[in-house]
Amino acid sequence: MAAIEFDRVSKSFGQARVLDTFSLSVEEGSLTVLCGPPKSGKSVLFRLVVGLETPDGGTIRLSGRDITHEPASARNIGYVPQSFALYPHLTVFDNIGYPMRLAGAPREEIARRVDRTAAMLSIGHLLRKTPDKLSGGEKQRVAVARGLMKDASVFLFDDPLVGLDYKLRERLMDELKQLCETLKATFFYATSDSLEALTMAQTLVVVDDGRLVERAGTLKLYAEPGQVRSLELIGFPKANVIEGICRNGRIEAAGLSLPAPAGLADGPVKVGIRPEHVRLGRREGVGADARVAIVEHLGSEIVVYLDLNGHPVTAAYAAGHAAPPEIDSAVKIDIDPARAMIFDPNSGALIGRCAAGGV
Ligand SMILES: Nc1ncnc2c1ncn2[C@@H]1O[C@H](COP(=O)(O)OP(=O)(O)OP(=O)(O)O)[C@@H](O)[C@H]1O
Repeated sequence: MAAIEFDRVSKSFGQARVLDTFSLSVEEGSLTVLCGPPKSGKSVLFRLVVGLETPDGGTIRLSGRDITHEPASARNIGYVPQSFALYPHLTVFDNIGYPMRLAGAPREEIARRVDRTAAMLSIGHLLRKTPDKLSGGEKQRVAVARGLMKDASVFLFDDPLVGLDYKLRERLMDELKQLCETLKATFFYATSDSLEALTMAQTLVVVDDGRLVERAGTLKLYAEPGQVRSLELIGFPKANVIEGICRNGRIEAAGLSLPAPAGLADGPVKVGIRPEHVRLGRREGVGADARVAIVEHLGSEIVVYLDLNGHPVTAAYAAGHAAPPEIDSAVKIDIDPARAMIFDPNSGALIGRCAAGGV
């Protein structure tokens, strides 16, 4: 059974429609990550689940129970909001234990749970401190711990690691993944950072402008997105999407010429290529002419931003394999047709790959 179900949920604020007939099932016991650009409706979706907002239409179910109009207090969901506030006058212990104290739990029970949760998040040594003595990362852990204090089977995390440096985020991501397994709970996690989404998720849900774009297993969604918008939103550096045209079995796009997927009718298409699949000047005379605009050295990876006949194209490859090209130099780029994905320009749906037979 689905832990959380959105069935054609809509929500507007004044004239602005923030969620539009949004339907999604979040599997019980899964770590599902909702990823979308800022203002795509992620926080509103979470606020609807915990009961801080009411939808204008549609139904929300928790383990099959219709909770659409149930009061927030009856829902029993663990929640770490995006902008959390710790009580400055309370110790870390009292901040974490606050939801249980509010629910009238006995002191010993609170102490047992706070100690256990603090140990899980490696903040046991901070329990007597007040928030003003904590670093940003420590405060975030305390907020996560407080969200975990509910005796719930569903936990929502709204961008809980935003603003932290990458090392700390990596560590907390690992800890949260482990916690999801330990607690055997459903974790529904929102982020606008696609690397964080790829690192965390078992199931990835892409949302854009209040609409569900795609829901799929993480590896599948990266390797074979069903929608061009998923390709654009998931992955770093950002994937290349070039307008092209199919004519007589070939696709021409910004000077590239690729064999069309079998049976594709003539007409406009979108060509999607991940940066790691753009080959840079490997074979003499093969490929399209491009000019190097920017070269970024990211340690283990080199990212080259190119101008391909007026179209921006990004290439990424492992450092150490070849000397990076000079800025403003002319290079040849070519694409393995089996790596190029062809999308319908109107629906955005994947049509197939450029090798014979399609996907
Ligand atoms: N209470 C409200 N009143 C009016 N507009 C709102 C309200 N809450 C959210 N919105 C609007 O709804 C849209 C979606 O906001 P939401 O906070 O859900 O986005 P988000 O995807 O969580 O973004 P971010 O990644 O920046 O947190 C935004 O345009 C926001 O301004």
